[in-house]
Amino acid sequence: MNLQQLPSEFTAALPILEKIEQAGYEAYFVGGSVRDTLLGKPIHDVDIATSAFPEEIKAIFDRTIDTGIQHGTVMILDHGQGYETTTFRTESTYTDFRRPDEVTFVRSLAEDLQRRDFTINAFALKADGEIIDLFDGLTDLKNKTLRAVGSPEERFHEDALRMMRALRFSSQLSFEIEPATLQAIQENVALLKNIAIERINVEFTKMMLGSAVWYAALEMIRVGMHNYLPGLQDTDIDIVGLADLLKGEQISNETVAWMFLVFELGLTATDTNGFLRLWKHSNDLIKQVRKGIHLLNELRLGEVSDWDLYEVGDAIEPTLETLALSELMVDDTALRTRYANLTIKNKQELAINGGILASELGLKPGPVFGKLLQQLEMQVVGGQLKNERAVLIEAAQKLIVTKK
Ligand SMILES: Nc1ccn([C@@H]2O[C@H](COP(=O)(O)OP(=O)(O)OP(=O)(O)O)[C@@H](O)[C@H]2O)c(=O)n1
Ligand SMILES: [Mg+2]
Repeated sequence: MNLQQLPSEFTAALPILEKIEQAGYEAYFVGGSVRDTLLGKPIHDVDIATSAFPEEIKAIFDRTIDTGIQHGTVMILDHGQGYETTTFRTESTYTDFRRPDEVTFVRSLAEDLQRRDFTINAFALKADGEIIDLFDGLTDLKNKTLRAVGSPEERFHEDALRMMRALRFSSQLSFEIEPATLQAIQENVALLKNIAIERINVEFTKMMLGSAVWYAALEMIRVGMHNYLPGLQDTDIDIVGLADLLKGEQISNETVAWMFLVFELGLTATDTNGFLRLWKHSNDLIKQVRKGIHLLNELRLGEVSDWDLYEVGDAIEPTLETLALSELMVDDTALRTRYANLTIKNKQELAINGGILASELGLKPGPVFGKLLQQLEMQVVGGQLKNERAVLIEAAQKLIVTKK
């Protein structure tokens, strides 16, 4: 098969391929960008595979960076763009199921392609537009099938993360995982224990954000993969419920994905923290999800106050999106309006602060200050007090009197 027209990302990189070829080596575009082009999807990073060894690449180009030279990867700098170029390689022995003990550089494209994960990821695209398809990936693309290259068992032993990638691609592309590949996942899923949580997190999040997440989530349960993921042991029922809610839906961002998962697992705001820490999420994501879960759990029980809404703060959007996906029959649009109409959105918008309290009331700053300000904040948010300096000073005075 020949591609008539290459996307601009490829045409921009063609001079690189040509230069490598002129030096007497082979060079191809490989990986996700070729797959996505064939699917008519936008592409991100352009990966190049070559028969030239790293030192040979460095001899051809003036400006290169050793980005992963021990794995054969050199970045070629060209007109302000960087192109990762990796020497054809085979990965001989894998004692820990995650990274090869040694990589062997080879001159053969076929050897390189045959150690790649799935047939749709094992295409090579030549500078002249020819698609090299050694494993019938084009048929799999047409049939929307995800199939391991060669023996799935071997591919998963080389890198156990590929089992998670299978679910991720099936979710992103709406591809069905072919039976032998799925069975090998089921049989080898325990190997995921060897994989760093950061890598699992990346794939899991991509799976959650795919358009067929419901399908991938059900396959995850079917093969028992959840039992090897942090905090998801024995959550079959919750995940089947989550899959059901996500039919025909696509989650818009990472925060919503994790908030929705946590909500469907039925965790408290406190347990949320521990769960997301297991997955090594950022403090920022954890904070957002906790705020949202607090409100959503309140909503599960019934009405929420303006103060509850106020406390969600900048997590309001992901929280309302999560609500819309959830089983709760609460009108998220009405809540959005209520939030928009709050008198203030944060402490800084209060018409009074510690400094003003100190000078107006002659109080010394201390713990009582915080309490006093919070009382005023709650009453302003609740609508009992107007957010005006004079009103708040008077109210503060009264609060101090009644406190005595
Ligand atoms: N565990 C892995 C990771 C990657 N690859 C190979 O390396 C390519 C590039 O990897 P990566 O960028 O991680 O995945 P992509 O398929 O490019 O997907 P994405 O669009 O998400 O980058 C893959 O297509 C595949 O050929 C592999 O065989 N096994
Ligand atoms: Mg990629």
